[in-house]
Amino acid sequence: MTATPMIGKPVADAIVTKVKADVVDLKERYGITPQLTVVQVGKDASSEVYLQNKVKSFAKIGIAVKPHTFESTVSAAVLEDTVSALSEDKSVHGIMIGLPLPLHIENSTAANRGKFDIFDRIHQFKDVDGVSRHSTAELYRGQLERLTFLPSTALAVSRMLKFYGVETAGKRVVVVGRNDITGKPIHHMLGGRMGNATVSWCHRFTPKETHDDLTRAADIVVTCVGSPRYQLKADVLRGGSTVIDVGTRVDKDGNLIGDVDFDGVKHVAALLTPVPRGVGPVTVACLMENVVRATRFCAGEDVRGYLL
Ligand SMILES: Nc1nc(=O)c2c([nH]1)NC[C@@H]1CN(c3ccc(C(=O)N[C@@H](CCC(=O)O)C(=O)O)cc3)C=[N+]21
Repeated sequence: MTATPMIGKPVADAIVTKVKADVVDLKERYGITPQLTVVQVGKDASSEVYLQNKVKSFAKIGIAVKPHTFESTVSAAVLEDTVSALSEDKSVHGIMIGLPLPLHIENSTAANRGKFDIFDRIHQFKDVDGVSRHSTAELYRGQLERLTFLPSTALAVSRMLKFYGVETAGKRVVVVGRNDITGKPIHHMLGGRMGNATVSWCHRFTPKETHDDLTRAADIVVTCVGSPRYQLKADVLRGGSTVIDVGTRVDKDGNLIGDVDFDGVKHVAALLTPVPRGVGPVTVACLMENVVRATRFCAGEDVRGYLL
């Protein structure tokens, strides 16, 4: 068997067409140009690729992206104050914090301020990555029709599944990884009322045998790892399954690579996303959609709820 590649472009194009019309409408109706501010701390290769792509592709459709860059030694307190100010600033519609953050901020403890304290300073109507206390609580509740923001990558995964006709209700799903913007929200989305699947959640503490048993039984596997220590191979998959590769990293030669052994898995899976050209471009389109959404909230419109 050779898997059908789940190419992101047609999915992204449909979203971008809608976003373009929205940008024109926002301009006509309120004279507003949507603006996303990206808080970037230090240098991370995959964030760098993402940021550069974003500035270019967003400008093309009339969304401004403003990077706010900090040294990797910056304190959480400084970032909290920065994000609070951006939340108050009427010219900023969306706020995104480039992840991962430096270790001293990622690993927040009871005593040390860290990433969650920063996320919580994002105004609920500007939280385009869906990471604040407000957004995460709504996702946990799982009422699609009330959501203020669904994280762009989770939204992208659901749009890909829909476009390629993959039903999730009643299916066995494995999500690998528990990152705040990928594995964690995707697992809640697919297992909750939005996906109605039975979801197993694997991560660094899952023994290899447990992971392999679960993926061998899965109808759908979503990998969100992005580490050279992890690769999903054909021998742990069920024939005819759907494989979504979210984990993107840049290897030492500067190539963008995913979590999945594409050339092996394509002989086993029925549907498979490539990297690049799979979920990545759809994530970018979904972020644009979320920035437009944030701009509508700022203009006083109540646009809660998502159409998947
Ligand atoms: N707060 C936050 N939110 C993010 O969503 C986020 C982040 N931080 N940090 C970094 C990662 C990385 N990421 C990518 C998304 C799309 C492509 C993408 O569009 N890739 C293209 C190829 C790009 C190229 O080849 O240059 C593709 O897959 O076809 C890449 C990387 C989002 N991230």
